[in-house]
Amino acid sequence: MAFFSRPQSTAVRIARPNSEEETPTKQPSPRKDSVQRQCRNIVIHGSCKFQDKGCIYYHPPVCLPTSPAPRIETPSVAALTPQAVNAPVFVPNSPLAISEDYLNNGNGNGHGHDTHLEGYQDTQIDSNQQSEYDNYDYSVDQTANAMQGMDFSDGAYYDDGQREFHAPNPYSDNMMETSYYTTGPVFLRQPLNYLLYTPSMPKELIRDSTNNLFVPPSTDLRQILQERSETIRQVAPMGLNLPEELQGYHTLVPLEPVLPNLERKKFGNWLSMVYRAIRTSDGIPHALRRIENFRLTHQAAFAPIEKWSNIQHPSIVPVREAFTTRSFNDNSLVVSYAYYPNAKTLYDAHMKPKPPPTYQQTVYYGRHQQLHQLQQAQQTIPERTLWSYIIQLASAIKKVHSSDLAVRMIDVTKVLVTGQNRVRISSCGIFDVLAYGTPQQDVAIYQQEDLNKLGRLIFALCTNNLAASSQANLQKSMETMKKFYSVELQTVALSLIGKAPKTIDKLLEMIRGATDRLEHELLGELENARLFRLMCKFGFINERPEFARDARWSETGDRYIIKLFRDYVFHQVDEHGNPVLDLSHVLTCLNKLDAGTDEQIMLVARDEQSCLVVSYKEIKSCVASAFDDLVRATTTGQSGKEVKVI
Ligand SMILES: Nc1ncnc2c1ncn2[C@@H]1O[C@H](COP(=O)(O)OP(=O)(O)OP(=O)(O)O)[C@@H](O)[C@H]1O
Repeated sequence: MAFFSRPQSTAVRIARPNSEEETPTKQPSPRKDSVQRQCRNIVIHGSCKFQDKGCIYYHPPVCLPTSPAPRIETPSVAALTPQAVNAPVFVPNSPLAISEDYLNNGNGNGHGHDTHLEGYQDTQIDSNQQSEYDNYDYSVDQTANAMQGMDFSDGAYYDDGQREFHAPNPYSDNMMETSYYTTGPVFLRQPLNYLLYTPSMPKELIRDSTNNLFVPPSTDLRQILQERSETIRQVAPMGLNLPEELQGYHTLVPLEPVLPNLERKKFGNWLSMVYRAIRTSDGIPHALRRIENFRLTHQAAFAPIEKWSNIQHPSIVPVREAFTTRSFNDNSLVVSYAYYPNAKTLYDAHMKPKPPPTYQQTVYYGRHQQLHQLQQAQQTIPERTLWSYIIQLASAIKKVHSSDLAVRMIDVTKVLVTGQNRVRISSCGIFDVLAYGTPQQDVAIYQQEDLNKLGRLIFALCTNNLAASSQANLQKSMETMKKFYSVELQTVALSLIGKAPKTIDKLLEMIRGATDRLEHELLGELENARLFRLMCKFGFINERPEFARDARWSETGDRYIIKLFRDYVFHQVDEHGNPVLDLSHVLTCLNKLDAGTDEQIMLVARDEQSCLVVSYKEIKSCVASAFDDLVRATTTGQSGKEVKVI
């Protein structure tokens, strides 16, 4: 309680005058109408010692505040003029700031703070005075803000929490105590001006501007977090007729447009709606999915929810609890989930049709055709992002299947994107409750369906078409996929929608197998550059015409062994004199030469009349000195520059 108690004194207290004092304040303003000059003592000191003792100047009547104590304690009050003390309470002229509803009835529809507002009405606002305040010219400020794209006539920027003198700490256990609902002055909530956070430093000077482990670069992180925080504080528009309190949740805000029933998409066979609501016990926002007109037949239907609430996985939206309620004037089932501010569904993030370009964009892109094409190409999801989604979702499915459950809800409209490429399956568990009491198939069948749905989701994302994997569209979808995506991705998607029985382990094996194969192949090619350099050296030094008459390359010279080694590596013949083309012999010899091992080999002259026994180390030094001679002979070598070939 002490946490939120209001301070005993405030700097300026602007209170509603007592009824007896109202008469003088309603008199015509002396400042405007009186020709008599005002006493300067009043202006400078706030009072005049000679007021009733012969001072000839005008002394305006002083309206004393109900509690004089703060005026004595707080020095700033002494500098205030009586006009300032009598200044009207500021009420913004914005239509949604404080609705008539609030002012007249104290009834804030859909908000959980009506008690608080009733008190507010009684103590702070004299509705008769309000017409006076309407004359405030607020449009100047509004124009300035609208120019920055921040027209805060939007009711979303007025927050009940802001009407408190002290913002409640949502994490405190005490937040439901009465101080939370006590009245306080009106505060106008300003939208955050994100322009203030525009990075001033060029990108290249920022040390880490890439996403790291799903965390956006620090330059963007601040804005993302600010936006999330602001989203959490937005309140529902008036007139939605939402319950004020719902089984321990309050301040409900719909997370999707409220449409007439006929225009709404169904969740299975039911109409559903997602709300954000604050849980009273901890003050944390939660996502509530409500299934309308659902009658629970047995309490046992909630058993799967308990199982689901034990599943912890980074790609599954945690399930908290489920309950039924009549607060919406029907029988509703509500399942509570963790809430992720500003989460989008995969459909909204990637597939939702973009609004047509504005006139300015059309003119601009008309001039910059290439840029337009680039933008179109960017609309296809990069394969890298898709793999990231597939791996996260596969790992989530693995977790669910290993708990003997099935997800049953893998769809582009039910998978949330909650950050940079972070996906989470939402709405888990709800189907298990809805299906209670109806004939159910074996869980293995639903698990197969999960994989099938994952395949359909991949097709939909790759082709930007929800029905991409239907029989009628499959051929066309495959063609589109071939254009933009690798064979591996196509194989995974096809195998998932195929009829052959599959398991999540098989899918993970496929994904992991692809990585293993890539690594293996890379390993095989890793040394290519080294051997290629060696081959180049041989190519440069062997059989050069200018060496033909050089004694060092003749049979008695020290370079002769290079010739013989070349024959040993490449010109091997079998006992019948047939050529031997053995790549592994070549690779072994070249690797040993490159390493300069002490192993000795016997090199035989072409006429088989003589032989030499030499180590790879000796051969290596011969090759190196022959190549050095060549380098020195080049113009680049002579100019002292480094030769870059090797
Ligand atoms: N746990 C959550 N945290 C934050 N936002 C959520 C959460 N669950 C759902 N939402 C949001 O609620 C909105 C409505 O969710 P819903 O699952 O109904 O999606 P939808 O796109 O409206 O699907 P449908 O078209 O099937 O109704 C979506 O914008 C989604 O981002």
